[in-house]
Amino acid sequence: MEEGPYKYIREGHGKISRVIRLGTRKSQLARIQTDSVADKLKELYPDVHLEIVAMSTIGDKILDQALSKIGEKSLFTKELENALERNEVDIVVHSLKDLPTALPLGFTIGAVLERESPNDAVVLHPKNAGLTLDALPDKSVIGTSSLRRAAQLKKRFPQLEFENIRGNLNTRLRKLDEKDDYAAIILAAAGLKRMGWEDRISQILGPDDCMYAVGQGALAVEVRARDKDILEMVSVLHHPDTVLRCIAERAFLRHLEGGCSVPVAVHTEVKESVLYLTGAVYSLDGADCLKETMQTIIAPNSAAEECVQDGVHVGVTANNIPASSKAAAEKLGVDLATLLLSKGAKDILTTARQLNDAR
Ligand SMILES: NCc1[nH]cc(CCC(=O)O)c1CC(=O)O
Repeated sequence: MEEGPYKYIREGHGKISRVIRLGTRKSQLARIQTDSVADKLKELYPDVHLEIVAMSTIGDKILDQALSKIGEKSLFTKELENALERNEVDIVVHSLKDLPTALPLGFTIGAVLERESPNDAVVLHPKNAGLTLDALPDKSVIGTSSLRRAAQLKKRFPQLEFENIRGNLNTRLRKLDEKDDYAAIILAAAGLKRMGWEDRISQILGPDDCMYAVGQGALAVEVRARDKDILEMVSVLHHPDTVLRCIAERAFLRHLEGGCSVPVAVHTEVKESVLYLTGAVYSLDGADCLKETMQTIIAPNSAAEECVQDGVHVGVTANNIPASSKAAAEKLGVDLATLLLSKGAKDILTTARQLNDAR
């Protein structure tokens, strides 16, 4: 990568400072998420000059197809990475869920922030206010384009029907409210909360109803791998438990060779120095399911050491998370994927992929 057009400002007294630029998609959720990271950085480093640069990505432009059909998981991330590569931005904030499990060479996740609720939520058409999925009339249509959500919910609620719904959160909520096409839609609780729409959540889906997507509810900060200053700066944002859970989840998906176009779901927990990972793969109708749980011991929660000297932040890297714990989390994900593969996960995923492509 070349040294490119970093941005600098003159601060008076001849002092010249680099402006740290945060790249974001233009959707309201992406902006809210990026603003929240900028606010945290501003609080930790009051003297740093931050600027937010918004751009639209291919994923935002193709609105008429289900994401599982377009395939590519990097749809939402590629253009932002191009901007990182050209040094036009220094930091990109993503929903971790949207980040491929293997990043292109030269990029790295500098921080994973404390996870919001990872669960999915039911948002009802206003005419159904007060109901739950159980209580909706037979053949009610539920909007979701996620193969993972549809597979699990079809199994659990066979009396309901499922149809695609696309667009960003604003669009989907508008499609729900303004038309009569859907009785309810399923969305990530985290996104709804960040948008300030928590009051639209009528039901949170627990693990027996619908396990969540790898990385759901967590924000990731992507940076250039060689940019040590920025890496150190953002690493204070790391949340140890979230990091370990997401390392395990992403290792699981990577080893399954999943991606966003397959029905794979997870559930993780950290309790008393033990990390638990439940992972599952489903056929498109949810009838075939492989689901297992494994666990590993991790080091006691070493709450982020405040690396402050004389009131100045001297930086922390992810060293507040023991390397042995990160390795154990990674191994847990790989081991669980290996177990599911030995039971036939590959066949289920291959068939699901083929059927979905043929639809
Ligand atoms: N697929 C798009 C997407 N990516 C991240 C979120 C929600 C926020 C998060 O999971 O962190 C959403 C919307 C949704 O799935 O309802």
